[in-house]
Amino acid sequence: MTEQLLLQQIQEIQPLDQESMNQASAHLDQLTKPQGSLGKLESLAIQLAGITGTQAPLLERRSVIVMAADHGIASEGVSAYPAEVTPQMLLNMLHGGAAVNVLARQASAHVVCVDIGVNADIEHPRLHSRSIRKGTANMAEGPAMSRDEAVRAIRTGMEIAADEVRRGTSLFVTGELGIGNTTASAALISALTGLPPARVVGRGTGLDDAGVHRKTEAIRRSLERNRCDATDPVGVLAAVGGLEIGGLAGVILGAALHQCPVMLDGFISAAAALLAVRLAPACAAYMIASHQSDEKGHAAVLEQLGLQPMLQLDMRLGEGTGGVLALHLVDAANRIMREMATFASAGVAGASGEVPQ
Ligand SMILES: Cc1cc2ncn([C@H]3O[C@H](COP(=O)(O)O)[C@@H](O)[C@H]3O)c2cc1C
Ligand SMILES: O=C(O)c1cccnc1
Repeated sequence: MTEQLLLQQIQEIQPLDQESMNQASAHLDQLTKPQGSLGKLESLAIQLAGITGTQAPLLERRSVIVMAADHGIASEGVSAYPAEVTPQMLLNMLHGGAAVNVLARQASAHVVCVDIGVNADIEHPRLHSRSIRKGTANMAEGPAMSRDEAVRAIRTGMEIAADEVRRGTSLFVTGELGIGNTTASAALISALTGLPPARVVGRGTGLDDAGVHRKTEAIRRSLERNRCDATDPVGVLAAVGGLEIGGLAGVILGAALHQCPVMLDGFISAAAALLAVRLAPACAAYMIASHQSDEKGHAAVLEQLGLQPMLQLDMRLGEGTGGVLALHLVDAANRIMREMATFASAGVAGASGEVPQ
């Protein structure tokens, strides 16, 4: 698929079904509670109805798509951990031992691991081997990847989403692995929004102040070296992005094309979401922000996306961990829609003082 075809395809993302949202909203107002008192659970229920065209959709198969890739910029000492951790953690995840596996089991979600650019040869029966290249180049010295590779990363995410929809997935969670990816995310966010690097750079895996300074300078050099054009999101991804960031943007676009909600995880997922929105603004309506990460800059990106996080747990891990935790809230919103009594059925007086018929 060429870049032009990809861009054409994603313009077909549909707006939400207003009629279903009106019905969901009217139903919520009939339930035995003061109007609006369930807060964000109510807006979530309305959004889910608008996305799926169904009140209280079942959303039985939920898949966390974990895109894994390495980053050339890691050689600049921008992470507290060595690059070897990416393949090591990917194997750990394939064996079910990562935090996201544990939290996904609790939320009955399915973890799909994708090697979209890890700098190692990993084989595992459950691994989706879709490697585009073995990690990006060092963006402080030149573009992270070619334009063609950036397009392929996005397309790979869209294909994975489509495959998962065929397997019955009706809700997506974004997840990732990649030492150095908070640096690539911060650079991409800075390039797309014009926010200065210092506003969006955080400690990642736990850098000290000197490390944060090094990371900020590496991003400054990368932006200077690559001279990105914010109106060309694919060009920005190629210059200062990451393969997993492109892949996740593709997952988000693919989910929206198939009218599935997509639960965003933390900082890297937000960078991918920003990229997706710049490519196809209509996909924003399909996004749910699971949590606000402790990574500095996450709040600023969520604001740019117009999203309010459901949870604030001081988490800063990625993998999809916040995303799967927030699935419990999706289930809560659906239960409210299905199981709560109405004023009429329970014989409770409404604000008017009358029990509705
Ligand atoms: C053991 C371990 C498990 C992780 N799981 C997610 N990340 C997270 O941290 C990395 C990004 O942070 P930075 O940009 O500072 O390298 C990514 O792998 C991300 O998924 C992990 C990091 C480590 C060390
Ligand atoms: O918020 C995140 O997604 C995050 C923060 C630090 C490290 N890895 C991921």
